[in-house]
Amino acid sequence: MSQVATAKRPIVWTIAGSDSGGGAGIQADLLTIQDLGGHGCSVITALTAQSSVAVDHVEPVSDIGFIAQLDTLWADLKPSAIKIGLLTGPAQATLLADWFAAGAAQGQGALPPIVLDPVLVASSGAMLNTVEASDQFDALLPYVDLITPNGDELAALTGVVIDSPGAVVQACEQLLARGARAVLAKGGHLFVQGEHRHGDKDAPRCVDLLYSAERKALFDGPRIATHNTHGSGCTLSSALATVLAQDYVLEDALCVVRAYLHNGLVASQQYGDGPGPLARTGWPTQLESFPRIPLPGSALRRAYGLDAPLLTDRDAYIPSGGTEQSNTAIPFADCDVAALGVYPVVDSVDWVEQLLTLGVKTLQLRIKDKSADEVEQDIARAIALGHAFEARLFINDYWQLAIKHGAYGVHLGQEDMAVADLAAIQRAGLKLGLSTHGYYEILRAHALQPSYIAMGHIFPTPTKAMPSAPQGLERLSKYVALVQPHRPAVAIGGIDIPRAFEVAKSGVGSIAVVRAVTQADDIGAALTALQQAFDSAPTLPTQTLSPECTAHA
Ligand SMILES: Cc1ncc(COP(=O)(O)OP(=O)(O)O)c(N)n1
Ligand SMILES: Cc1nc(C(=O)O)sc1CCOP(=O)(O)O
Ligand SMILES: [Mg+2]
Repeated sequence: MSQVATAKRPIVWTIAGSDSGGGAGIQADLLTIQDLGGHGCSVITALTAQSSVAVDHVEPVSDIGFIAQLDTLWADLKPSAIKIGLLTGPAQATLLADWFAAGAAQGQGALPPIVLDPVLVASSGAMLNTVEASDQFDALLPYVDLITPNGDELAALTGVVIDSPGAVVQACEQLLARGARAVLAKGGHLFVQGEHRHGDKDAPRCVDLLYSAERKALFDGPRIATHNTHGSGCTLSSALATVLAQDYVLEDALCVVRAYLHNGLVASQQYGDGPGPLARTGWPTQLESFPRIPLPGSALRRAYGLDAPLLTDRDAYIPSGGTEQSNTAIPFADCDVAALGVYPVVDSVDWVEQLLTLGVKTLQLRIKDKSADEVEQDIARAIALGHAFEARLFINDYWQLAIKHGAYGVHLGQEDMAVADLAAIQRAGLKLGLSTHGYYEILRAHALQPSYIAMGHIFPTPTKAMPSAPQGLERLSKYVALVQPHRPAVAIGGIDIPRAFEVAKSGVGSIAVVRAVTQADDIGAALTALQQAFDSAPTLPTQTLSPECTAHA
């Protein structure tokens, strides 16, 4: 029998307590790790006699047994990420911190990403960790990449009364000052009657705050009306470790994890008399499950003091509320086709003219680092040519000139999004394409309802210095499935003729290319070969577009 080789799962450790009820702790972690593509290993800190209604006994493992598990695993099954859950008190936390320190001192190599869920209370309400020392995890903080307290844990760890977004930020600041690298302040239990009932008819929201010196992000979604929350903190932290083990950046991993929790809560079932566990629903694929990312300047970010008030025209445009994936932004004009096809990106009006003459129907003028005065004539001429050939010509960066000269569309990057007058582009009826480089940016772009979303860079490219890592084909397929039911998607970065077929197999409706066209010996033949890659690739169901796109196809 022939066997198809599958990619090896990354090893993920969970250092946590056993929950005999199966909904939380080690049991929930191993199910989650497996469900999201990891291979789980366990270091048990305590056994608990626990059901959905009670914790009747907590028995820490011996120090020797604890360290033996760590040593044995390290010798053979080195982790790509670690989740730390229930520790029975400061002694165990210090033991673990000392083990990390000894490994570092012996030059055993860099630790992988480590997520600490500071477990204090079970969802039944029973105390799991009865030690009241607010600094009991502090010895671990230098080794931990992210600590994930819920509101009660944040209060217990900091002494701050968590009664407002400002208090959440104050508590996070305190943890950073004590050595935490980053905090995810989970909003699952917070402000049920308060600030987070915004927009959509008072539906309660769940807003998580990611807070570190470099990172300040909010993840906003509906609060799922269920009592089946047993093990939600364990599930979140082990899911996060598993996604981080697959090399996703933290913001992207948190988007996936929030969607995973959303789906797990929605599909959860009750088994005993108390709260049931989350369902295991696999890698999330539907945009509706994912969190909404409040944009810079939005009311929610301002409530957390993350952005100063914006008092510009643009401010009125920023979506601030709404249901999980809708918002108050006015959609940008639809592209007149559902799939933009082969999409060359070039840097001169001569190139634009040559490609139009060869029959190209979607293209971009991307001139870098020149003043508006220097480029205006060329941009005006390119736009006029685009109209004459009835083509979709997008202007990169120079959105004021694109409006002034009536371009088909504008393409903007993530940084441009924060400063461009999006309302003016929308009012002028120009299409808007946005660059993204992972889940977080995709969700942020989606909130603006652009005409298309570009996803890059798929492969390494020398054309542009990229701060992010290449996404690869597997992620591209995931992003296409997420985006393309809602609006056209474009893949960009390192795509050449040999790779175009594999890229097209992801179902993406368009590939944007620079070198594949500009460095081709025979430009017409290159365009034909790229088009043929599309025509011959099997079409995946993800190419189905929503009615608002297909109406114009
Ligand atoms: C189709 C397409 N996708 C991505 C980009 C990159 O745009 P941006 O992030 O604004 O970077 P620069 O191109 O300005 O360097 C693009 N131009 N086109
Ligand atoms: C302009 C650009 N933007 C990218 C992104 O990922 O946002 S990648 C890229 C360069 C693409 O050039 P080539 O086809 O020569 O690799
Ligand atoms: Mg740009």
